[in-house]
Amino acid sequence: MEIVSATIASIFFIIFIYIFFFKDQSNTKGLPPGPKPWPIVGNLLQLGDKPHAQFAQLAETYGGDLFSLKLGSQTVVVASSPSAATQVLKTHDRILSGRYVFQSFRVEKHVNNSIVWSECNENWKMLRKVCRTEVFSSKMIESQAHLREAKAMELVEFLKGREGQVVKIIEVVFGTLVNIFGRLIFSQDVFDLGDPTGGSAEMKDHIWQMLEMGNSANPADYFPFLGKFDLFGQRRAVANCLQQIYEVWGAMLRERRRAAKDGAGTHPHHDFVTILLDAGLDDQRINALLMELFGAGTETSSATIEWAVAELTKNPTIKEKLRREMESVVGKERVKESDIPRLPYLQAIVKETLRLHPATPMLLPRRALETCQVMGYTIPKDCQIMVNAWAIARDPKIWKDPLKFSPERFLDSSLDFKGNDFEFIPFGGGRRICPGIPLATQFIGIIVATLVQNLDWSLPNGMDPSELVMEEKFGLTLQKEPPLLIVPKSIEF
Ligand code: HEM
Repeated sequence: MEIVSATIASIFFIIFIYIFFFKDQSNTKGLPPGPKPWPIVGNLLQLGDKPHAQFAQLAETYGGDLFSLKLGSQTVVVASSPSAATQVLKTHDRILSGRYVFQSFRVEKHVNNSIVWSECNENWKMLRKVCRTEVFSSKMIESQAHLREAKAMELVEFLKGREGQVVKIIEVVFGTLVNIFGRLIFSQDVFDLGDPTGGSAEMKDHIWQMLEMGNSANPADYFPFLGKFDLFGQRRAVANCLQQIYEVWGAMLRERRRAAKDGAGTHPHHDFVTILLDAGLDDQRINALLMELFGAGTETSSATIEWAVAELTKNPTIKEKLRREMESVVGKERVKESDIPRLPYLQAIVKETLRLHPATPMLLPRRALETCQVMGYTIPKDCQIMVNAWAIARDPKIWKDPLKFSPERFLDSSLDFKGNDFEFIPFGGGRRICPGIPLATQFIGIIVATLVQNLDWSLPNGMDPSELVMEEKFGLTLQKEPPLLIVPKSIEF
């Protein structure tokens, strides 16, 4: 009897929840076609750990341009062709420029001062301007080239010291990137490559924690009514972590401000903190911006470098061709960032890596600010929009042999990732295009070139490179399985 009452009560409870929280689920009029959603969960059960690949298949079923689905109570529209991407990122760029802010990151102080998560408001415009004209200006990028070159060489020396041993490449590349950022931002190393307990352990732990929290799923993203309860404490954890990071940086900012006031003159290091202080930004904004540069720049760039190393390991003839290009262009000199414009094959390798393995396969989710019509379909206000850059870059209708790693395809082509060629958009497009492109391309170029010029490597236990199976997971690839393990080998230089 009790079981019957409990079952009836549960049914009523589910119907209640359905009616009150999910009634908009039936409001699919005019939406792009898509798989039929289940009550309450929508299409969530169809979502595995590689949505970009599953979404590519769904796109084929539903006409190739736009399809829609329900993730819990959220309506999501996915653009999967260059023409659909053009509509989202260019034609309707303004109306579709809102961001869907992940529930764990809805920490008011951070979102309001954020480039990544805020709306395209006056504050966002000002921060983007500071990025364009100061932080990522060609003058700034050039003036810091020696730092990146030195850190790339430090990585090589570290790997030479591990000759014959197995190294998990993502760990050392990520550590190198975090240190480059530490130097660019506040003139300090954060990691000690050879000693996991060394470096600024506190800062390192906070950064790891933030990235891990960014990667963990939050049920409230599918059922927003859960958001205000923060059931699993994810938002509180992000807020705590941010607070701790801001305290460390706050002390440094106070010290820099004090030194400037005491007439100690300009800080001896021309780093991002100096620029942001000179630009008159307050501590809140500086903290948020620094956090975003670390967050948005380190994981994406290190994942791309790991993929480039993986592809070069799989394709030794391409690695050899790159080495020969460097020999003929820079000879016995150590490769420098200023050589990159004269190394077209290196540039083509970077582009081909970004084509096959975009670090954010579906860009960052956008949100419709108003209801609008796209390609004859209705996109309702507040609908989430994703652009499947991964699927577009592997579409056999657009690319010859799309799954083949072939840098040659970029050699006689003007195709670029700056947001004008919608078949190749690893950095997104439109007003929210990644502002870090000038820095990211320098990092990736100089690290790949320095590794290839100074080192050789193989896979552990005589494993043949053709056996190397490479899979990407959704979004950020820190936890990529299987991790790429290499055995470094010094070469004559
Ligand atoms: C391989 C490296 C990188 C990739 C693939 C990448 C990719 C992306 C993508 C796809 C977006 C979203 C664009 C859109 O919504 O249309 C984005 C936004 C952003 N990226 Fe990057 N990024 C990389 C490196 C960097 C670096 C090095 C920085 C800074 C140091 C950076 C800072 C940002 C910021 C601040 C945004 C937010 C822009 C906005 O919403 O207005 N990224 N990135």
